[in-house]
Amino acid sequence: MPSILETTVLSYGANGDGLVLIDDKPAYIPQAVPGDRLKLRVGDDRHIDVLDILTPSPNRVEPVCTLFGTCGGCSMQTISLPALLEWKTGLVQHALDRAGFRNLPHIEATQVPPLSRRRIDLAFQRLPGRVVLGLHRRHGDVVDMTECHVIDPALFALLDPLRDVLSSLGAVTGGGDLQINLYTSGPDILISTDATLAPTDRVKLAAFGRVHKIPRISWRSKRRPNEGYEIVAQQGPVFHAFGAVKLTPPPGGFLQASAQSETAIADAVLAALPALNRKDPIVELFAGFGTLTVPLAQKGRVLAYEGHFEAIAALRSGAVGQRIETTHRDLTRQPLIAKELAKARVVVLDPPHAGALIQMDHIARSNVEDIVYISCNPQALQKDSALLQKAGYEVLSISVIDQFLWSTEVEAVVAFTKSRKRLSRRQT
Ligand SMILES: C[S@@+](CC[C@H](N)C(=O)[O-])C[C@H]1O[C@@H](n2cnc3c(N)ncnc32)[C@H](O)[C@@H]1O
Repeated sequence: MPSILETTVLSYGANGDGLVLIDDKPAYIPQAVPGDRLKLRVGDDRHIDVLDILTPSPNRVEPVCTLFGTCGGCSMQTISLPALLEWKTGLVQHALDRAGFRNLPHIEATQVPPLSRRRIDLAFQRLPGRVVLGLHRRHGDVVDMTECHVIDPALFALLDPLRDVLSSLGAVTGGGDLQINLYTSGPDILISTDATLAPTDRVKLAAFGRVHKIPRISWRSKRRPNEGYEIVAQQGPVFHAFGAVKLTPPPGGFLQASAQSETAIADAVLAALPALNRKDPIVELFAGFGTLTVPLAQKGRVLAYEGHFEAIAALRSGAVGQRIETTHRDLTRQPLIAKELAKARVVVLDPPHAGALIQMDHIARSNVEDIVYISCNPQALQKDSALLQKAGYEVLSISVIDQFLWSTEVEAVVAFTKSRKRLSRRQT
């Protein structure tokens, strides 16, 4: 027999659903906000329906987007942005706490504005008579992105024309993916389809690029992504500027999600460095095509390592004349060992979502005094930094950057040190 009950949402689970206790067992309710008093119907199979929000949490707000709840992009639009930032800050704090660190310093937290996202990964699907283009609904098909409060309006304006051109392509037989990076030179588009592009498809994409002033459109097989990409249409130079340094990133290159977060992350990294002479070696791991490498080179001599060949090649050719040495290296298969790390005055690492456990093990065994870790995943931060904690490092500073608004994702820049002198000046 289903039961009706009233309960209060206690907190969020890791995936942003509200946690309640039913018969002392945890259950998670999408869109519920900690502090909400809810009336629920609980089925025999423990399926839960929210019948009413009896008293909304003080942090509850109306979702800004009419696609909220359908589109898989934003799961956290029922909580105010300041409260969301506080929750994300707590995730980072909790991760470091669970890694064993005590007496954590004050956390600096910033949030990017809406409509600032300049990197999007979308999916498309051919339906009778049209193509839908957007994000997958949670565990489901593609939801047409007819509204978005996250992405840069320049990217949103391309979506309708993209639907038209995709629906005209013979290669779009079923579903596919689309990645757009808004580089300094303009939008850079990478399309993946199951079928190979026909010659007429290439003509259509070139015309699309000319009309919409897209410097480069590339294509790769969705079935064989490891075969790389081909440039289908190029109207002009492709470049991205880090200050005065201009580089030519590869299609699909890693770009920080917004210009504001790129600046906030780079500023936090620079502020976390120890005092350096311009010749001091900075070992930078997971450098991408140079978001942090270029600013770091203003402070010391950067030895940058990256596993994506084309990204590091772009950095190498764009950073000529800077104090930057580049190495293509897979840091999971061939991590830098303690002996190699000994040359570093400081190690800066910005690993992918899974973290860098293997590499971190070697860092923890090295004699490097200062480590700056850029994290996009608190769980990985916890595992990786636990190795530093065991090796005697302490947390010197923490910056949290919310660059994926209305999602559970959170970025953090954490400085670890063994230097008693630096720790004595730590802000608490
Ligand atoms: C979070 S991105 C950071 C890139 C850069 N620091 C930035 O801010 O633009 C992580 C980078 O790690 C690289 N990467 C992923 N796995 C790797 C591995 N096993 N070895 C070396 N680099 C890897 C990716 O290609 C990507 O450039």
